[in-house]
Amino acid sequence: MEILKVNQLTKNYRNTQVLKGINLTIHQGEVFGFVGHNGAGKSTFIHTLTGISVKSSGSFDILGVPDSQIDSVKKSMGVMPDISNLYENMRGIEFLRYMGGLVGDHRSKEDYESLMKDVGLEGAERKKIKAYSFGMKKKISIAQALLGDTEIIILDEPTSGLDPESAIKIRQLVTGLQEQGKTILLTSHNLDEIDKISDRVGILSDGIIKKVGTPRQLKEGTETGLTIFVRTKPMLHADFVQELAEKLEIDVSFLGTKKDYSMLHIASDDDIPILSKKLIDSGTRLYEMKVEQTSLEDVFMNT
Ligand SMILES: Nc1ncnc2c1ncn2[C@@H]1O[C@H](COP(=O)(O)OP(=O)(O)OP(=O)(O)O)[C@@H](O)[C@H]1O
Repeated sequence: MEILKVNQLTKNYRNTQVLKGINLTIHQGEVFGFVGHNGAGKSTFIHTLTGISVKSSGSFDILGVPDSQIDSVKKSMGVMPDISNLYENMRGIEFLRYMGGLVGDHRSKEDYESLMKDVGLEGAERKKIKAYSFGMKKKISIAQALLGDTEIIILDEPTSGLDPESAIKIRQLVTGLQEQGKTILLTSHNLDEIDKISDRVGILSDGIIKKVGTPRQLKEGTETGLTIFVRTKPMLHADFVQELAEKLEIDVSFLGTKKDYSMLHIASDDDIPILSKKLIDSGTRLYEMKVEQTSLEDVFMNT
């Protein structure tokens, strides 16, 4: 079942077009990870879907309801608020009970405590939000998104600023929500995290979704071949690699550098012995050559 269907959605701020025609379908029970560089428009997209901002053109349906009637589906979406929108003078549990009341979530005190425990706020129930750390505020925002037992949960950078243990807890929480049949749209700059928990990933760039697919599809890419990491002295550079490719008549290209390694793309592992021999013959000192599976980070960097 389609939970969200977005068609040619655009959003302008004054003269700047931030979203230039987003097309996307998200299905029930999916965890969809949305990535993009700072300022790419991820939050703008979320704000447009949730009615915080008004679209410029295009359309979207949520649970089959057109965006013109967005108010009627808002109760089906749990949205993590920006931490600057929390009521700082309230105590944690008091805030959740208040916000829960607004969305008809009248659970017991024990159930609110359990929700706070789920996000890692055990022991902070009676502390005022203004005394919470940044990470604790993030956690209570996530808890707010879980109020109302909604079908769709939208989390904008839920784990940014969280310590590793807390981030793991939130990822487990997301997986648990998916097991309950919820559909989750989340953004993150942590590409390993996106890789681990998303069923599908969309890469937003230049105002459109440039790539979309399962992490595996994206990593396998449309390209065939291998990425190899080569540690040499001196380090390899683009012109040198291009020269080698022409001389050897093999399909090798320079992708960039990562720490002490040069990253190369080669068409076939049959080219590895040819390339390594030529490197040594050319006087380059070759310390290491390893084949590495493309990561989502590599896909992102090449989008
Ligand atoms: N209310 C606004 N008025 C004017 N411009 C805005 C507004 N909100 C966002 N923008 C601009 O829209 C662009 C996209 O911002 P947005 O916050 O959606 O990006 P993002 O992908 O979520 O970035 P980040 O990863 O840094 O959170 C930026 O250039 C930003 O300056």
